[in-house]
Amino acid sequence: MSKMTKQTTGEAESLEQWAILVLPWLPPSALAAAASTCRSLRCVAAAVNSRRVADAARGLEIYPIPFHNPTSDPTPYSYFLYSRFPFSSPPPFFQSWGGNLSRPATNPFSLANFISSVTTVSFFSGCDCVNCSIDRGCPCSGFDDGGGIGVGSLRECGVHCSCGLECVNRTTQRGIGVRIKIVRDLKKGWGLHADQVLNRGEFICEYAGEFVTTEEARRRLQTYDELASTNKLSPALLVVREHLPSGKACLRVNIDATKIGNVARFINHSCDGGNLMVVLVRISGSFLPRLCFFAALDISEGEELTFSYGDTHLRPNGLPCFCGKEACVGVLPSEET
Ligand SMILES: C[S@@+](CC[C@H](N)C(=O)[O-])C[C@H]1O[C@@H](n2cnc3c(N)ncnc32)[C@H](O)[C@@H]1O
Repeated sequence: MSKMTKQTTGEAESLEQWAILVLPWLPPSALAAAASTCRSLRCVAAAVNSRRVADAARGLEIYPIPFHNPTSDPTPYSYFLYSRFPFSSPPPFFQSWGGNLSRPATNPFSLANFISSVTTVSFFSGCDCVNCSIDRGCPCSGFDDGGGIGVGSLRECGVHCSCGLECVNRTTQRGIGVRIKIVRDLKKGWGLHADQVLNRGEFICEYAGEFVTTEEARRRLQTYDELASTNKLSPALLVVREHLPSGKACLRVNIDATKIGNVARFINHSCDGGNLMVVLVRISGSFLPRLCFFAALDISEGEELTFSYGDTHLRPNGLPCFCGKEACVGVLPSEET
């Protein structure tokens, strides 16, 4: 081998080693730009992309959550950072994804961090039962299905309780324990689907994202509405209201998964209420409730998972709804900002 060829091979190898470390940190547009520069980067970028397609959850959930695109439309999904749990403070802005790493042991936006943040009510003392359940009188447990009209509510054990993560009263705290996938539809974009049979009442996933104040939610919704109408963004800011029994007041929870969240951000709307039940979960000792999805019906493998985004406020610039249900009103519900 000539001196010149040896030098070129060495340079290509170091470029590849550098690319293996750096490319997994790039968002899709920057990754595509890097891939277009030379053959070495194109090969590394292709490997990063195939790992991304194989698992939207970046190795942070129990099972991989793959993307499937049976359509001819190559539009990618809106880029976002992955967090298994909701958070209330500004998070880091970068996350490696699609690298050659083994499954990460910890989530940068972890539940432990979340619970020990300002949202924890420190004077609360948890339960000290051995087998926690409503039947055995655990003070932390309780379920109300919301009467089939509003959101349901569930109480679970928390950080100050003597039980561990394996406790039966912590169903929503162990991450996504069922197989799901993200499938492209020509009209609705990406949507979340069951990848196994799901039984009525089974926990599917939480809606993870950033807790924002109502004022901030209104500000963001206005911007998102403008961008969504030009197809530049797929907004995922969910507003849920829990009405008090008097009906006079309500608790409003705003979670924004547009830039950081989990796969719940892919759940599409259905005018008939869909097959998911929204439940506000209160963990003992935590101030803010968490928003979780349970199967409202028995769901077959491959079926799309949907819920109702809320009451429809008919607006001249409302986005068209393609839920395809008999009850479809033709327009997606939109939050009054
Ligand atoms: C939370 S995102 C859901 C995931 C989204 N489909 C995607 O590709 O990222 C909400 C957006 O999905 C689309 N969407 C959800 N449900 C829909 C429906 N029933 N009909 C049409 N578009 C829908 C709208 O563009 C909406 O702004």
